[in-house]
Amino acid sequence: MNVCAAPCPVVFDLDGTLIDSAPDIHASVNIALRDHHQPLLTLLQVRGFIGGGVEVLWRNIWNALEISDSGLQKDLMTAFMARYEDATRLTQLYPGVRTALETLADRGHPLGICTNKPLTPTLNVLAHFGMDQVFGTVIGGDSLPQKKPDPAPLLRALTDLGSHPDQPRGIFVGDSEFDAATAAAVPVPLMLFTQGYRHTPVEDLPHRAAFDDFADLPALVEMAQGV
Ligand SMILES: O=C(O)COP(=O)(O)O
Ligand SMILES: [Mg+2]
Repeated sequence: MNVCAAPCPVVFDLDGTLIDSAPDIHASVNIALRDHHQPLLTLLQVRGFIGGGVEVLWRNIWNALEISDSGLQKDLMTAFMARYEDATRLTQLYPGVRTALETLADRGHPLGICTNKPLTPTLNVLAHFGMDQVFGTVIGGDSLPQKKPDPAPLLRALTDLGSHPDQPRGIFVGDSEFDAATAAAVPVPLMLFTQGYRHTPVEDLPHRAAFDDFADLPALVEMAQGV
């Protein structure tokens, strides 16, 4: 699979990979729950529900709190989205992200985002960090009918960055089970960031390389593309 002659596209997951957004997602969830007189959740609980997008997040919350009233479910999600769309105050870039992206861009790698986070909060958080010009393509969880782990969003990101649709070339950088399954389905190599929201031990997820410090990523990318 996948050796690029030119600097190959590098596509990034967002939540738990470039940004630690769990505190903002947690706060947005709890504001919605509190406003609807429901029990609140811990950061650790909410963190464990992130990765599959907003619908998966809320399905997990409804299960955890045994909420089966569909009217209440809808109201909770609407209240959540109202705060989540612009929720950046508690979110941080992981250390070394900015420098790693600059290094990869300077080396000529086209860069993209493939996230299950909806597009509006994705674009807002990228703008918040002054990173709206860094990525050649941004695919959100609602950009296509399919979400990760379906390969379609990552394939779209790669082709937007110049990869041929019949012969996907590039590298995916992500933190979760969803990302590992997506990379394997395309297939492209996965660089697994180990400080995100994964549940599964690193050794049980298919990946080309794992890293816990973004300072190591540029060298791993060069190794993976055989340069
Ligand atoms: O918002 C989510 O649930 C997941 O987002 P991610 O795909 O960027 O990890
Ligand atoms: Mg993620």
